[in-house]
Amino acid sequence: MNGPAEPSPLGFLWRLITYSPWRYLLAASAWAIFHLWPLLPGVLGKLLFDVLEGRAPAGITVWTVVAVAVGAGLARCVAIVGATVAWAGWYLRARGLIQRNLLALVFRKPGAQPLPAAAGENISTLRDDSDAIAMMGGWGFDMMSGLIFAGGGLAILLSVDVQVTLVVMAPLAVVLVLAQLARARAYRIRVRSRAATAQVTGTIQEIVSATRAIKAAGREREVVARLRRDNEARKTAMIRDKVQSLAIDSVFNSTASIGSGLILLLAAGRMRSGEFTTGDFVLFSTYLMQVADYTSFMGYLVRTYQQARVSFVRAAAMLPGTPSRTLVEHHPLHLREDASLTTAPPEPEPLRELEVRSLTHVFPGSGRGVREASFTLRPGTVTVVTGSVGSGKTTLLRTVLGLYAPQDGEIHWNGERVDAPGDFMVPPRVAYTPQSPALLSGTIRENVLLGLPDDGRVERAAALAVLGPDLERLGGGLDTEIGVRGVRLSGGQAQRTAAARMFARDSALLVMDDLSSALDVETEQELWRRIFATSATCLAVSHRPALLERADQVLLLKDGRIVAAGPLAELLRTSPDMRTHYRPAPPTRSRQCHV
Ligand SMILES: Nc1ncnc2c1ncn2[C@@H]1O[C@H](COP(=O)(O)OP(=O)(O)OP(=O)(O)O)[C@@H](O)[C@H]1O
Repeated sequence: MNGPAEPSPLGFLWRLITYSPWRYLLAASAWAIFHLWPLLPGVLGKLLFDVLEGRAPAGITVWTVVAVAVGAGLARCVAIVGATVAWAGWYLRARGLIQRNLLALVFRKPGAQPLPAAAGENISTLRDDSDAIAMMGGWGFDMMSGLIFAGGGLAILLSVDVQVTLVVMAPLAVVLVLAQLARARAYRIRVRSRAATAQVTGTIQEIVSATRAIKAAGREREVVARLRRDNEARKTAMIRDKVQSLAIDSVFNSTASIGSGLILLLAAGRMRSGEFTTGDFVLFSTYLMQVADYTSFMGYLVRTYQQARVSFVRAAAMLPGTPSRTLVEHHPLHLREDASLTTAPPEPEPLRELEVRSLTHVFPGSGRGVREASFTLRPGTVTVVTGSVGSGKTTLLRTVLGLYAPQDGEIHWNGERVDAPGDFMVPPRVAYTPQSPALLSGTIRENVLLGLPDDGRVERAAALAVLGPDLERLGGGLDTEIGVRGVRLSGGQAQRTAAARMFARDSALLVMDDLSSALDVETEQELWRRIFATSATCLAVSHRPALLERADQVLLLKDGRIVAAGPLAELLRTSPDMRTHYRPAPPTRSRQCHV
């Protein structure tokens, strides 16, 4: 058994309805009045002609009919206002709940694990699919009202003339068969148009993130051509989707109209033979139009339901391994007040010892990663992780930080076992600078603070990260706008901005992945000198000989395993792998980095 069965889209809809049931009920009742109102004109029309022909029950006059018509019209106006307000309230909450749940799941994923789809597709799911799912709520009460309307209309028509009424049903039956036939195709076409939209969003996102690389390679033309191609594909898919929608609607409309024509012929014949009164004719001709409207409405419902199904599948695909009912789990939305922080940052805590025991993370796709890594960090020491390309250095760091879920092994912080490293190894315990730092559009100050109070820490962190001379050159100092993803910064400036972000977190342990790879020798030398002057505990990936020499402990990784651990001098004596790996710095004084 794979756990409890997943609910159908209707099951999801029920969970959404019960999220804000009173709003839904109010909207549904008000829309029901709106949809059922058309039943009245037919009855009133018949009554009016009965009054004029002297066939009406005693006490009913033209004024009675007028008064009921005006009263019902006013009630309908009130219903429309109430329905709109209640529906908007329910719909915004339903859509907000889906978006909140999707985002919560995305944030709960171990940080370094990508979502299965491209970023553009995820954005489109968050934006469009949540909308389509919430819209299905309206489908629910439209459907109900439609059925009540059809039932009510049918009962009235049957009471007037059974034979003619049966002919009314013929176009409906045809419509239902057509609706079934259209379902699978409507689904496929909607899947394609959604995928094409996601592709365009993804391409735009890639272009924005790689602007510098595109310009450097002089590939603007090719990139624009690619965007054009994606847009063309989207245009075709969207037109197909639209044409299909219109085709379904028009098939439903014309089927109903043919049926309506047949009924008119039949009713006209019976009028001549005297079986039909003028009032009956008014009643029938009014309902014919409404039944025709209702049948075309069926087409709209079929389409909306299929579109919502596609959206459910896409939203669930964003969260592999998570039950899809999590999408509609009830949580507060804080629409009117600020949401309080769910988890307060931990209290600052000095590091006495970090012990990593047999830590393993292997990527299912490649079978690569790190296996059974064990080491200990003591306060104020520098540990350098080194090894050839692809040996697992980044994976080791990220598994210690919980950005990759450990598959085996343990982490102990000051003697206490860490059960959820992703939640625990955060500032002010641990701060991290990744190999490719993620900068955001905004100023350097905003990028360093990322929500922390601006209490002078940026200036301190920027000085520690040796950003001073760059800030002068950039013109705006810490308030320089760095562009989308920091495109206006050089590689080295971006690295040091990310380092400043790490320093601003005042953390007990600093974890750095190839921090100085884009720095010139003098800047790198100064950066490390300042870091070591803080007596922070450091865990750093590096190949730089000067840093390896300075390290209290070197961990040499080979094919995902730590094959040697200890001070460099000792490893050079005892480890053939270290001797092969280590390339001392060239003796030229100007190239050497003393740290
Ligand atoms: N998401 C992933 N899925 C599958 N395999 C991966 C993934 N990420 C990394 N790997 C593989 O795991 C191995 C270790 O990767 P890792 O990035 O840790 O190496 P590294 O030593 O940091 O390399 P570099 O020196 O290039 O930064 C590599 O063989 C890499 O191809």
